[in-house]
Amino acid sequence: MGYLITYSPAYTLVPTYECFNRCSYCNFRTDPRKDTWITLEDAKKRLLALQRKGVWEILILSGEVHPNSSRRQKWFRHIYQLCELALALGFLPHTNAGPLSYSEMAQLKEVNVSMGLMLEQLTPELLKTVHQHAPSKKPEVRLQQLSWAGELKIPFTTGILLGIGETEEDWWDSLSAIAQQHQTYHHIQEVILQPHRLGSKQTWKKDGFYLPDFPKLIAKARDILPEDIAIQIPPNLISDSQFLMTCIEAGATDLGGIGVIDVVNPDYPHLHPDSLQAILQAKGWTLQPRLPVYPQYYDWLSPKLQTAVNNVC
Ligand SMILES: O=c1nc2n(C[C@H](O)[C@H](O)[C@H](O)CO)c3cc(O)ccc3cc-2c(=O)[nH]1
Ligand SMILES: C[C@H]1O[C@@H](n2cnc3c(N)ncnc32)[C@H](O)[C@@H]1O
Ligand code: MET
Ligand code: SF4
Repeated sequence: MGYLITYSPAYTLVPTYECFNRCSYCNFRTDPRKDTWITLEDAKKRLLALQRKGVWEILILSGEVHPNSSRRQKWFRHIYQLCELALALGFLPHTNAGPLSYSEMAQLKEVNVSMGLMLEQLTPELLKTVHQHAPSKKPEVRLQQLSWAGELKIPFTTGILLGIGETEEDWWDSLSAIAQQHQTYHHIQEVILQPHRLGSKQTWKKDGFYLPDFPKLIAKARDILPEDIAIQIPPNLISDSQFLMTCIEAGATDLGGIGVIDVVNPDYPHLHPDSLQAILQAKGWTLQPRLPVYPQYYDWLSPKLQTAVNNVC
């Protein structure tokens, strides 16, 4: 198993950039009603252009409409339809649209091979700072999402955001909380360790995560998290290839979704997988594409989704 590192050839579809939260590190959001939602026709055009290009995962990543808004149902339906469209065109959807109601989550399970939501950090202290205007980021809301995903048997991706004002102790608490969820439901397929890097659109102007701490954090995450959980790091946020190797040697096993642009951090484009492969191969590692659902979870999927998985590989 050593010397293998995986990634998911992915394309990100954004239903809407509008979001009622205002996380101060966000480079993605626009104000509510200030964004025109992507149409199904436009999404179809984009997806048709991606067919037979080696892309398997469609990441549906969205800004959020408030749960009590009269527009919530329309927003949710739109996301559901985008997933259906991606499936119909032969792709495998993975949705991260922020916290969902139990019923919304259960419905999206029908049209997603896996889903995701970052825990961010477990400490409520961040509600006084970067998450002051982001009710979706309440730690108890996020933990409950992890439990619901487990109850519903949804293969799940979560993770922590680093360098947003948390302490070192907070990292271990957050990772332990994720480990505990997995011990109860066995549904966490991967944990993203996401360093915050400064982007050009965010309101918060502090420096991002102190990257020299990353290998130590990865090694300890490997210790805290059960072995069957993959550890994902984003290669575009780690500029130097030597340092990327150090992070991989510290225990990272996956490089996440790789597409042309990273819609969350458009200031940090991805290298082409061929270039990444060349860098890794020179150090004796092999970069291997994977699906957005890990093999140990195939039997959690409905027959329809299992067929979709069988048809791509
Ligand atoms: O599947 C996910 N991909 C996440 N990605 C990956 C990303 O959106 C795309 O998969 C790739 O960049 C390919 O376009 C992030 C990228 C960032 O720069 C910052 C944060 C994230 C967070 C997530 C995430 O929560 N879930
Ligand atoms: C989808 C996920 O993207 C992450 N996210 C949002 N903004 C940024 C940023 N500037 N840098 C890194 N990650 C970010 C959050 O962790 C969110 O949950
Ligand atoms: C750029 S964030 C997209 C997903 C969602 N709004 C969240 O923060 O969890
Ligand atoms: S990070 Fe997600 S929840 Fe926060 S403002 Fe951006 S889109 Fe909204």
